[in-house]
Amino acid sequence: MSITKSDITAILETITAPGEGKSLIENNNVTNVNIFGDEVVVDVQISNPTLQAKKKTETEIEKAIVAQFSSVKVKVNLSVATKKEEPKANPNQIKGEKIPGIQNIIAVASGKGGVGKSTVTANMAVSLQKMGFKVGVLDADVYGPSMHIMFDVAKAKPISVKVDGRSKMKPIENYGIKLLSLGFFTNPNEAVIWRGPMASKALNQMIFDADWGELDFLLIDLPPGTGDIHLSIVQALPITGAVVVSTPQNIALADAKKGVAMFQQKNINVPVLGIVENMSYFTPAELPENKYYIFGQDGAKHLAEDLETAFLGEVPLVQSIREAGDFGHPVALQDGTPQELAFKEITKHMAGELVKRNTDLPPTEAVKITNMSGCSTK
Ligand SMILES: Nc1ncnc2c1ncn2[C@@H]1O[C@H](COP(=O)(O)OP(=O)(O)OP(=O)(O)O)[C@@H](O)[C@H]1O
Repeated sequence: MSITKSDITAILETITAPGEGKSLIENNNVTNVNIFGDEVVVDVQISNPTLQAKKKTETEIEKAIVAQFSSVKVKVNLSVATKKEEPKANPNQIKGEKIPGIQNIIAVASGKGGVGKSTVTANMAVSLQKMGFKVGVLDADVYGPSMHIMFDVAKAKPISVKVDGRSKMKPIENYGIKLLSLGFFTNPNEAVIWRGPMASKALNQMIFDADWGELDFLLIDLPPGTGDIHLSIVQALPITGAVVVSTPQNIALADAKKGVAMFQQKNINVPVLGIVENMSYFTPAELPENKYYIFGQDGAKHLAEDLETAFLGEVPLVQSIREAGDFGHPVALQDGTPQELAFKEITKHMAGELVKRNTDLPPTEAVKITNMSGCSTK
């Protein structure tokens, strides 16, 4: 039997927060709930520091969950708040400094490296551009920026322009998409180690001191993993939503879970728009009907169900996707191909999720994507 977060929340609603006279949910004691297969992890913060209160809360949570779902393992991460915590923020909140002219910032992340996060970012950007949106891409992959290669502008150097009397960095443009990448500022033959503060400073400049102009979407290609650099980016920016990319392989899915959990943490609280499964199956060009599930089948789909987030779609493992990336001409530029269609469907689905997420936002922050016909909002 599959358990959902709503099941767990309903159970936690029946448990009283120590000394508060309200339920753990009503009193905002529960900071996160995650379900990993048969393991339920509940993060809870209480204000009563006594050992007795801590033990009682832990035991009550475990007992109540196991009473309804006898086969699950329950882990309670309990902490004591030094002062009364603020109520849980609205998951649709806009954080960080608003960037004038930029309507939506989408972070593309993956737990594991090499799963195709940059490929998905580049092709999603192309699909959005083809749908008529103004799109920018920021390559924030401090470990190995590749977007400048994928957009065939590896040798370009951004110039400085004056905007309202201030010097700003002008993004490089190709295929109608504006791009800034850490790759523009490093020598391809040198290994550059972008340490946390240095990388944050460079990224801050590329975001706030750049002449992005009017954009409907700024896609940020994050580095793989869930480290400090991610925290500083996602906390400093008003990120509208995040997309997590994974292959169907267990080892990648485990890391993707961490990626989703990172965005859902209370101090980050960025809505996850959904999960994209890349390299879902291999199809040889000469046998297009044949599908070989090299990395397993439907893993990311099941993960999305478990984490109660949208499954945005799948991308097959196809030689032409790799070639197009290496060649600097993203595959979504090739009209009418199955690959173009796959990325278009994923992008439409992502935009649909974005519309849903933005429903509660104030008008100035809301997405201007009303002109997109056929966009999936189911
Ligand atoms: N669906 C696919 N079919 C074939 N090749 C793919 C596919 N997706 C990605 N690749 C190739 O796999 C390699 C890794 O992809 P990519 O650089 O997009 O991954 P990444 O997750 O961004 O990696 P990193 O961790 O280095 O940031 C690239 O050579 C890319 O062309």
